[in-house]
Amino acid sequence: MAGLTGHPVLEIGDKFEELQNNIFNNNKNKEVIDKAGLVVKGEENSNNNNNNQGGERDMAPPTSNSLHRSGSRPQLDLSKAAIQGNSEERDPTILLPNQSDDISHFALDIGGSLIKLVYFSRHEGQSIDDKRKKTVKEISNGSRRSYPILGGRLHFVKFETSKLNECLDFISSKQLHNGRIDSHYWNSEAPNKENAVIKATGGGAYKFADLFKERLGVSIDKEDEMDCLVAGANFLLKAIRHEAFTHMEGHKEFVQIDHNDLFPYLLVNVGSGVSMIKVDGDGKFQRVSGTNVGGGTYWGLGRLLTKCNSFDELLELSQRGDNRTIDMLVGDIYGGMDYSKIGLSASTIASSFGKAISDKKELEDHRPEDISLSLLRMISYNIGQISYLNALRFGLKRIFFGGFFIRGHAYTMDTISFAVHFWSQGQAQAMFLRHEGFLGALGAFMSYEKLGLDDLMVHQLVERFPMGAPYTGGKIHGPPLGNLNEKISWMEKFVLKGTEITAPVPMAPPGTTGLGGFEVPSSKGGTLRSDASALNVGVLHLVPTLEVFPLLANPKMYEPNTIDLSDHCELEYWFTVLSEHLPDLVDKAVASEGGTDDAKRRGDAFARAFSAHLARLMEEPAAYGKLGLANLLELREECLREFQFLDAYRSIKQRENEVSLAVLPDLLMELDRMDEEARLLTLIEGVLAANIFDWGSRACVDLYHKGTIIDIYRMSRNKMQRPWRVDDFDLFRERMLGSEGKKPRPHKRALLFVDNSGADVVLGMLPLARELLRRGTEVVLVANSLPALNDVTAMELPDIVAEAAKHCDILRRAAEAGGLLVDAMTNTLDGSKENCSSVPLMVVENGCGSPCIDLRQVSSELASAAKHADLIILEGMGRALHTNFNAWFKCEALKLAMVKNQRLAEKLIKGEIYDCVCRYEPAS
Ligand SMILES: Nc1ncnc2c1ncn2[C@@H]1O[C@H](COP(=O)(O)OP(=O)(O)O)[C@@H](O)[C@H]1O
Ligand SMILES: CC(C)(COP(=O)(O)O)[C@@H](O)C(=O)NCCC(=O)O
Ligand SMILES: [Mn+2]
Repeated sequence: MAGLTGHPVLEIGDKFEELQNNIFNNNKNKEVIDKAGLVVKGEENSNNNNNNQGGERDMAPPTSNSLHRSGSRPQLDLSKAAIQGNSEERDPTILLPNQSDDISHFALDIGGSLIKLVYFSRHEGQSIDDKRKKTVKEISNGSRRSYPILGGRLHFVKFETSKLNECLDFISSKQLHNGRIDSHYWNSEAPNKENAVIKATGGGAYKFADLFKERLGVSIDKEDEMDCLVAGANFLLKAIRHEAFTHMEGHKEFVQIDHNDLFPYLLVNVGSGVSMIKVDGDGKFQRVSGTNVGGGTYWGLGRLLTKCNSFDELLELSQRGDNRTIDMLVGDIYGGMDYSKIGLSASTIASSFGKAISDKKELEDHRPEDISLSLLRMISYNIGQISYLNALRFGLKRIFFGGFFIRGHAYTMDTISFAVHFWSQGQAQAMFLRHEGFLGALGAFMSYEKLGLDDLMVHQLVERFPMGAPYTGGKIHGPPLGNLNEKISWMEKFVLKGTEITAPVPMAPPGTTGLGGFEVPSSKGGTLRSDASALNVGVLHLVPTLEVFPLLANPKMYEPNTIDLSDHCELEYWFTVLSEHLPDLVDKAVASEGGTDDAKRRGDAFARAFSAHLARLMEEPAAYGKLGLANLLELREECLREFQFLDAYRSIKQRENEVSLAVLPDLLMELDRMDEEARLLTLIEGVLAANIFDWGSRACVDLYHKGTIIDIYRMSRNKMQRPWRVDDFDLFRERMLGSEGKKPRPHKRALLFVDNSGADVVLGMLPLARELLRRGTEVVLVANSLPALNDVTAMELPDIVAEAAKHCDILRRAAEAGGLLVDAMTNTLDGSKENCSSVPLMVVENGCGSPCIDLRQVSSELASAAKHADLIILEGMGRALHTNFNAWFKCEALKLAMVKNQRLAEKLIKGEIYDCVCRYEPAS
């Protein structure tokens, strides 16, 4: 059969068909091909284990070993993992009792109202014992840094001080107080429980020291509260990318803090009382003022006046209040007129609660809603005004507000911002911190010696928002979550209660508080979310091995996301896309775990958890920091992992790899028959065409459910006519092959960021890698550390390369030189060990587990590999379009992708779905 577009390589399509026919003529092989999935119609969804005889091994959960091999971003603590129930049964449930529980340090801030607890959980060291060991060593050239900081996670929890027992129970149940605290990693001087010391700050560190000794047997090492607040604030402002934000008239905007231009600033901590601290540097500060009218005043007075039972109830009341019924306005005094001579409008509050004097009303005659609003406004405004006056005293322009009085509450922040803006005539700026109330506790935590936390850099911290976090972190709660089953039952209860979080949430229009001048706010925000979902603070993962990708031309200006989700239409569109993809994803995930009842339950819980995240973000897009599409796609993968779906597309990937590897030799033969120029074009076409095998795209998944791989591949090849929608191929060809007889020098090292398993990597990227190798260019295949959709991982690549190398000398020699064939093919065909002098083919992990890549946080091995690279090839929508489309590099870059989403095609390249991008950029 002739090639589908007349191009010779398309015979590969015929080979597919031939393979299919041959196999179907043979019953034994039919099973293989079914498994291999040439026909892909919905076969994955079988929940019946018996249908699955041939694929048992594919479907089995990976061993703990395989997990430990991977991951610059450790996800699971598998220590003491145990099989639940009968270990003989297929796909038994694995319990991870110690997931995130290897706790080595914690610190407390015991305040007048709340106890804040920060604890650190550490992961076991992750050794790289896979086939890439040699590669990794060679690439990093033995120059890997040894980091003083340990990887792990920081968790944030709070309790009411009046319920100290809950806090003590939490500490006991998490074994926070046992002997490991100081004996574990940093401080070997206090090996036993009797000597255990915990860092604590706040008045309660003094008040409750005896109780801690009595109940937990630990001594409290008291840290100064102001020292801690400043240390905590400085750490957050330097280490967390999206920590500080402004909040004006309902609009939240994250502020990029320049580390070299942070000081001086005014820190205002609004707890029970208020402290105002002028901060000039690390450990350099002065408490310049304070006010006793603070959070305790609002909550205390509010409780007396309204009979509310909780702080949140009081805050929620304020949202339905009208303060004009109780505040005396300028208009009330001036007969409805402005006092324009001094710039006061009639609606300006002249005297908070002033109307209560002249009224004949008693307390009962006032609406609690109005009282709460008037009180909140009075206190917030007063704090803003005093803060400004202190900033003025010292010539400070920036004021950061922390403390749990703020509680992420729009109206409170708007009122404070208004006061600062109004009195400073726009000269000073109020900013808020996402970890608002945890400054002191963080500071106390940092006071442990030898922690090295101060040295952590922004790129070494990754914030994650597991569903367990709002539960343990946000809610003032009882016992902690022990294992996944508890989490699931919590999720079930959560939904049964009909909490708003899973219901479709209407988009809040911008400007929710509408606090222009002293006008009556048009709205005071929506219903206050229950504590369980209100937390804007995730778990901070400390990953010392992450680095900034060294080939970014301008790391400071780098923004990974191409699509800005602050545009509400865009946000709504992508939320819909992800929601609609959920049922299919859950099907795949459940099937990947053998379709057991446990897997179904987890699948259901995952769907609810992820929907809850979406609903939360829909309501408040900036809740978890600045939101881009890459964050959403990563959140989905993280959420799958949280519910222990470690590789939802495992069997699909395996099947597509097998099929593609079977036809690879024919493709290579066809390529070798071409001249250099035709070959280069065919190779690039091959990458673009095979990028269609993407289980993350709705359109593609529909295709797979309707047709066979061969149909899809054909359709894809048909789309390959040039010019592509973005087509810099001629430039690239010139760089590779030269013009007018001049041969350019080959690249020294190319980094190929690979994307999907199956045809994409085997028939697209590997042949391109082979071409580069043939030209004398070293090739580093850069793949995910953890699975994401059907993306190939660094762990899977050596086996794929080894299989491909069986049929190709170039790949074999290069893979040997790169140390990829240590186990698979140590000997050449004649049995002798070749001393290869060929350029190496290597594999490195990229440090992430997402379809996109944020190049500010990559694995150290990728960073090392990048140092000698002069060409980067980014492939696929996630890595080359959703992220990095606008990124500039210090070396040449080729961005290749098929656009498998109509809207993105229109927006990004003014094209159509299945259009292709081949963007070549010289070094900048
Ligand atoms: N769930 C809550 N319970 C009690 N107070 C809360 C709650 N959430 C926010 N607050 C407010 O936060 C204030 C305490 O803030 P915080 O920073 O913890 O200070 P402190 O260290 O003085 O306890 C309270 O006085 C109250 O205004
Ligand atoms: C998840 C993906 C980025 C993966 O694409 P890839 O990087 O594999 O080319 C892409 O499939 C995607 O953007 N999907 C969501 C949009 C859609 O379903 O149309
Ligand atoms: Mn992909």
